[in-house]
Amino acid sequence: MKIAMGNDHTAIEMKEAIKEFVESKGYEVIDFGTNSTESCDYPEYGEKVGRAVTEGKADLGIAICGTGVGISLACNKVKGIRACVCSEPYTAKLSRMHNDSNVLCFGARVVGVEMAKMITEEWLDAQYEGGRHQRRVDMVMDIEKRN
Ligand SMILES: O=C(CO)[C@H](O)[C@H](O)COP(=O)(O)O
Repeated sequence: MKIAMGNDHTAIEMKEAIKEFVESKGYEVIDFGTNSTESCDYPEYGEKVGRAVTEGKADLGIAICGTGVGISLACNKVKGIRACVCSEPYTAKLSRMHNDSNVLCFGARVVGVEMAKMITEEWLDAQYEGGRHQRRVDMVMDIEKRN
């Protein structure tokens, strides 16, 4: 399975740590940067991660900025993306089980590396449950289609 990763300047070290962690779990990572500590704009990297997922270049995405908020907004502007900001493992797990999230976001200025690994692990290991949740996910995606 391939994971698209993207981040802004606040999250270089976090991205490297999570990338290594994700690879250690057997996933292939496609790194869309940034890999520079120079100040940059998170929408560029959120869009890259989102498009990689919707175009089928990656199965899932992980996007990181200072809070996770800005980059999640950018990811969610790509049609078909359900990006969720998660600061703890429970929400991350349920975001896949119930919401079929396809991009995980978190804040490098909010959570530490060990917490981020736990969030990532729960998210990657969880499976979408479908069933009653499919109706709700479909309703969310219908809003996008009506725009
Ligand atoms: O969290 C973010 C967006 O939600 C950005 O990482 C943050 O706004 C960048 O801030 P600065 O330019 O002051 O480093």
